[in-house]
Amino acid sequence: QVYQRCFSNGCPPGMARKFVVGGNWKMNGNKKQIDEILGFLKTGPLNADTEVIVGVPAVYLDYVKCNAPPNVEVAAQNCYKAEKGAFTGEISPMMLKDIGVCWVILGHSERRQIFGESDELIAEKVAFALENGLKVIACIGETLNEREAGKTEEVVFRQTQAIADKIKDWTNVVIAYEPVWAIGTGKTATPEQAQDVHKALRCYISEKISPNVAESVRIQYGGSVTAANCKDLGAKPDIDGFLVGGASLKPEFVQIVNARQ
Ligand SMILES: O=C(CO)COP(=O)(O)O
Repeated sequence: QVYQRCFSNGCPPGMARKFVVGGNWKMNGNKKQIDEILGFLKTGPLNADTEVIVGVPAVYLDYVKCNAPPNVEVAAQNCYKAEKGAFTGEISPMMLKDIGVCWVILGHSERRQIFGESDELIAEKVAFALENGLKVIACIGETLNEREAGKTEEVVFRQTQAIADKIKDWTNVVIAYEPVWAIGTGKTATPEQAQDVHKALRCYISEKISPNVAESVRIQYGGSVTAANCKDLGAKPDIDGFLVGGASLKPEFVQIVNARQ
């Protein structure tokens, strides 16, 4: 609760942070479907004040990088914390840079829950990706049990602190707050619920990392974002964009990109 109050002497100017919308395709798409997605991204029009990033399955990264319009950036959905070597199935930040991919999504709840990635491994991957010149969308978020137990802030602060322990410069980090209970369920957090967590997180960052980072770091909301709910969510001062799953595969993604218009 204390974190809800700590900006009472002046909230950070949220509107100064560039809105950033990511589409996380997860393990979806084939060349035909990707051509359709690239088609609606090209047609847009996409708000020039919004940064747009698509998170693409590894096998299609090069194809999307070569065929996406110039106003759409490309992200991998994961990468490992080593340059090269005996890590079957993994890809490195260097490989991503080699094909011109500048972003990576790390710590998604599906990586945490299905593939058992720990706070520490995720933090190490974030640090290694940043050290090697990638920009990172770092995902955090509580499960339904954790929310119902009143542990939302404890969990997202712990996940953020794990990263803070390993990195110094937050310039190239976007945080994605994705409550696990809202992912793929159609149950969006209300704009107020999301805003409360974003604000609490920004206050935590201000206290534990620095006021400058708190003011400048962009915090996306993710979890059942659609064309229908994006405007209300995007109107909140501490919501600086979205990380979109299912709806990023559909033409309505353009409306979500344009939520602040
Ligand atoms: O996990 C998500 C984005 O990373 C959210 O997925 P949905 O938008 O399908 O709920």
